[in-house]
Amino acid sequence: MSNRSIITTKDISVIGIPFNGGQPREGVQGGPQKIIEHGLLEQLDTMGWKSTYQPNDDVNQLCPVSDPVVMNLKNPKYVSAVTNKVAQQVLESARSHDKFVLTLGGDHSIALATVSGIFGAYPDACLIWVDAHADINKPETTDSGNIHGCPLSFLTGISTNHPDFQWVKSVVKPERLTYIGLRDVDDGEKEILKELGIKAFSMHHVDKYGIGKVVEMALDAVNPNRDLPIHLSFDVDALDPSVAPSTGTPVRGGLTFREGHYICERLHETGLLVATDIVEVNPALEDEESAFRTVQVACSLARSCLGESLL
Ligand SMILES: NC(=[NH2+])NCCC[C@H](N)C(=O)O
Ligand SMILES: [Mn+2]
Ligand SMILES: [Mn+2]
Repeated sequence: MSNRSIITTKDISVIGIPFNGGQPREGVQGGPQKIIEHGLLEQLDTMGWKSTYQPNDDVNQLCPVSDPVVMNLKNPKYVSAVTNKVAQQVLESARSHDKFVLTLGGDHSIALATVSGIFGAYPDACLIWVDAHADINKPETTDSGNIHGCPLSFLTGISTNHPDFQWVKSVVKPERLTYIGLRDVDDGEKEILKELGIKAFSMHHVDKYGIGKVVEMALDAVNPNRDLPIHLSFDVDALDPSVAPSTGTPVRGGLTFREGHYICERLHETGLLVATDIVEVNPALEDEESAFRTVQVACSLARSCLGESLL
């Protein structure tokens, strides 16, 4: 058990990924800008973090003129081009192990970029996926064709035959992946989780054991000696829609405000957290007050990951 942090500086690379090609709803590409306008960088500065911000405002220029469905997946060329490019950027930021990497989505297909980059820099890392959804559909199992429901099938190497995603390496071993917050998992995904033996903690487990125990069980599953780097991928739809209403695929019965923050606080406390994604904030959905609340909670989750505590 280590008691010092992997990241020993207070340097942070914040990477915006204003991207909506992994799902059909407009607006999620506006998430990063709204989070920045809300003052996230100033908040981090107040906490002593020195940040650099890469907004990636030009990713929509990678949208091809024609992007037909391939093997059930929508916009495969666009998603592939953007995530491949940003993966290099994330790897560059993470490579020296002396900076925290915070990525702001964008829809959850951007995990193809963030996980590829972070695991390129930290091959022994584990991945904690906080989400209402499992996002592990294969091209063969997806009903929607939306790639934000599929990134983990590529990243775990169970989908290898899609022509547009040959660049994605299977960097995440099933025993290094765990979930918290699941409550809307497709039948095909349930099969995949069983087959791969992935330890998943649904809202049923949160109700049964409480969030404190669930986070320890999740860490025991993927990081038993508490010595491996942690990448947290936090989809705000893991939170209850009353807490984070402005998101594209809300599902009732989610994490409370405190449960969401507790996960971030506890992972910070391990000293092992090296990267966090905050995704699926869509400020164009619901009313203005809902959008404000969702952006605000995205900022406070990020701060909790970076050491903000209640006392
Ligand atoms: N990142 C998300 N919000 N994903 C939602 C995925 C929903 C559904 N399982 C699908 O594959 O379409
Ligand atoms: Mn997701
Ligand atoms: Mn989700």
